[in-house]
Amino acid sequence: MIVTIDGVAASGKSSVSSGVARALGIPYVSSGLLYRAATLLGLEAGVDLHDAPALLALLDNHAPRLEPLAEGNRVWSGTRELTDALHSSRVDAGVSVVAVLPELRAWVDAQLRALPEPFVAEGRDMGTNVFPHAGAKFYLTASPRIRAERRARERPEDIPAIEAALVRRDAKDQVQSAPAPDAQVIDTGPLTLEGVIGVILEGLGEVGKA
Ligand SMILES: Nc1ncnc2c1ncn2[C@@H]1O[C@H](COP(=O)(O)OP(=O)(O)OP(=O)(O)O)[C@@H](O)[C@H]1O
Ligand SMILES: Nc1ccn([C@@H]2O[C@H](COP(=O)(O)O)[C@@H](O)[C@H]2O)c(=O)n1
Repeated sequence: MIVTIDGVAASGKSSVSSGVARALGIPYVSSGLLYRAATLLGLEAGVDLHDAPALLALLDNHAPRLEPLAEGNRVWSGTRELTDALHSSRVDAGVSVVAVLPELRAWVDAQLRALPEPFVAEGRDMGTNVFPHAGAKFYLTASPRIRAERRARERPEDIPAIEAALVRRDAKDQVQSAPAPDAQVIDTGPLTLEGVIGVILEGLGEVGKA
């Protein structure tokens, strides 16, 4: 069984997926972390982020590996842990450039499709492109201001700057970010984290009964 949780930037995908995965006793996988790892390696190597062959060569050399722990995914390159470096504003600003490259999307998709079921998959196109046959699909939204207020608790920038960066990233990610027609769309704005997890677990109960 695969459950997909897609949504816009900072809509709560990772936190919600972790909670749902823990409740179900299965792993979750964050596809965004793989795009972020490719971006970080490109930035560190001084590679042009539009240059797909150069990025793929870096991925070949550094072989970033996703560790899909339910309490929080981690990413490794050999013995070096990349996880903490993947959520900087520099990576946020560059990742959408990398994510539009078809070669990079194919690389991420291949990593994800090689994983053994069951799992919760979160990202932008999990329910549409990568796992269209998933057993249950969800899509998270919230207003840019609410998302920025939440993110401001984790970042040094102020709320208007965070909001502007989120809106820019949403626009750049728009092509791959449409909800699947069969996804349940959840506005997380009025809900707590536990509330969103509860709505999804309830939705999964309904899927089980169908
Ligand atoms: N319903 C909610 N109520 C309050 N805070 C929330 C809720 N959902 C998520 N958060 C908080 O919002 C922040 C962003 O959540 P999270 O990192 O899970 O989003 P994301 O969609 O995975 O982000 P990104 O797209 O940047 O990877 C976190 O601090 C998280 O704890
Ligand atoms: N399925 C996906 C997942 C992510 N992306 C791109 O990666 C960026 C970071 O993802 P987060 O989930 O950590 O926000 C995101 O902004 C997209 O550019 C994607 O294209 N498809």
